[in-house]
Amino acid sequence: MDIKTIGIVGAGQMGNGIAHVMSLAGYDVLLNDVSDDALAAAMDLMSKNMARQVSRGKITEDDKAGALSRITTTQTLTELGQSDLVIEAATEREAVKQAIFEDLVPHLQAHTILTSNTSSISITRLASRTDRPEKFMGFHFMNPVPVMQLVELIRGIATDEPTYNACKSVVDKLGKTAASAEDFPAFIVNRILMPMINEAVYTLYEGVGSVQSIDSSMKLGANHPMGPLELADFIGLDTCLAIMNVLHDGLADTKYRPCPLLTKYVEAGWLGRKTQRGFYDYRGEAPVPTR
Ligand SMILES: CC(=O)CC(=O)SCCNC(=O)CCNC(=O)[C@H](O)C(C)(C)COP(=O)(O)OP(=O)(O)OC[C@H]1O[C@@H](n2cnc3c(N)ncnc32)[C@H](O)[C@@H]1OP(=O)(O)O
Ligand SMILES: NC(=O)C1=CN([C@@H]2O[C@H](COP(=O)(O)OP(=O)(O)OC[C@H]3O[C@@H](n4cnc5c(N)ncnc54)[C@H](OP(=O)(O)O)[C@@H]3O)[C@@H](O)[C@H]2O)C=CC1
Repeated sequence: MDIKTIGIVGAGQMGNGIAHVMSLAGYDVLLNDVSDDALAAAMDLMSKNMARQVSRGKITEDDKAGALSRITTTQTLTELGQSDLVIEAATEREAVKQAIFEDLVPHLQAHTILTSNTSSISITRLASRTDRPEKFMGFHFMNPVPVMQLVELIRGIATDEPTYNACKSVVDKLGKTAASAEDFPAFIVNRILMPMINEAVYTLYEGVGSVQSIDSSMKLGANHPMGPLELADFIGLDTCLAIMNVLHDGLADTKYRPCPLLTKYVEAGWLGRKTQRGFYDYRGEAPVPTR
């Protein structure tokens, strides 16, 4: 199937990264969000991130101008009905995602493939509420999208081969690498990564180490590019908690229980970088640990 236009729902950190790489690869992009501010901020951030790529010789000024001109923003979800492929990248809450698909489905073309960038939620369950479970799958990018090489592709129980192959060819065109994961809670990357992050929060909660000593230990002792608490702030603590809850509920094993301290940070609205405060406070010149 020839995919030309890609609709993206949600212009947060993932939606903006996905729009960035898709437009640079030559796709026309329709970017939707409920908030006009989020759409404006996403365009601004893409322009800045592409300018940095120009300054480092990764892309040309023409590539940047062409890519930005291929992106149309809209607050009207139904305009995404013209897309050949839709990637939903809204907040990690099942009710939010279900409502988006419910509103969008009546406006789609018969051939449109629907996907979700969900970090953890059942693809089969999301697909079952649409009119096209065979044309539905998980299309899971990693953060930051322009930098990370992997895309997890997750088939729901009903996903057909043409749908999988069409999504795989988009990943190939982006120059990224696809990994196929079965549809079980949090798939591969987050099944492994998120319990590690949650354990780092328990390590903090139990006083085994401070924010700084935990992050330094994993950076210098295990060669991770970011410490687990710094990475949690980067992902978003609301997203981390949502993934742990999906693992806990879906696998019914106490080893996945979210750390109460992670819950408390989310209750405080301290969601990490996106709200300027999480395990670190980002409001000053340099990040300052909050514990
Ligand atoms: C939660 C989920 O569902 C799944 C997930 O995504 S889990 C999260 C997965 N991601 C990770 O684990 C990220 C771990 N961190 C890293 O790999 C690195 O710290 C990092 C790549 C983010 C930054 O690396 P760094 O060496 O410290 O920074 P820096 O040298 O400034 O940047 C490296 C490159 O990334 C780019 N970059 C950094 N942050 C970026 C961002 N937010 N957006 C776009 N580009 C970015 C830089 O421009 C630079 O690009 P070039 O190589 O083209 O010059
Ligand atoms: N953060 C990460 O590292 C990764 C996240 N993901 C997944 O990607 C998805 C998005 O995450 P992320 O970008 O981090 O989250 P963000 O919070 O940065 O962005 C989510 C965006 O979706 C918007 N939104 C909420 N409801 C709707 C709606 N009904 N219609 C359109 N837009 C809506 C939000 O608007 P508002 O703020 O106004 O509510 C916000 O702008 C989640 O499913 C997450 O699990 C996947 C890989 C990595």
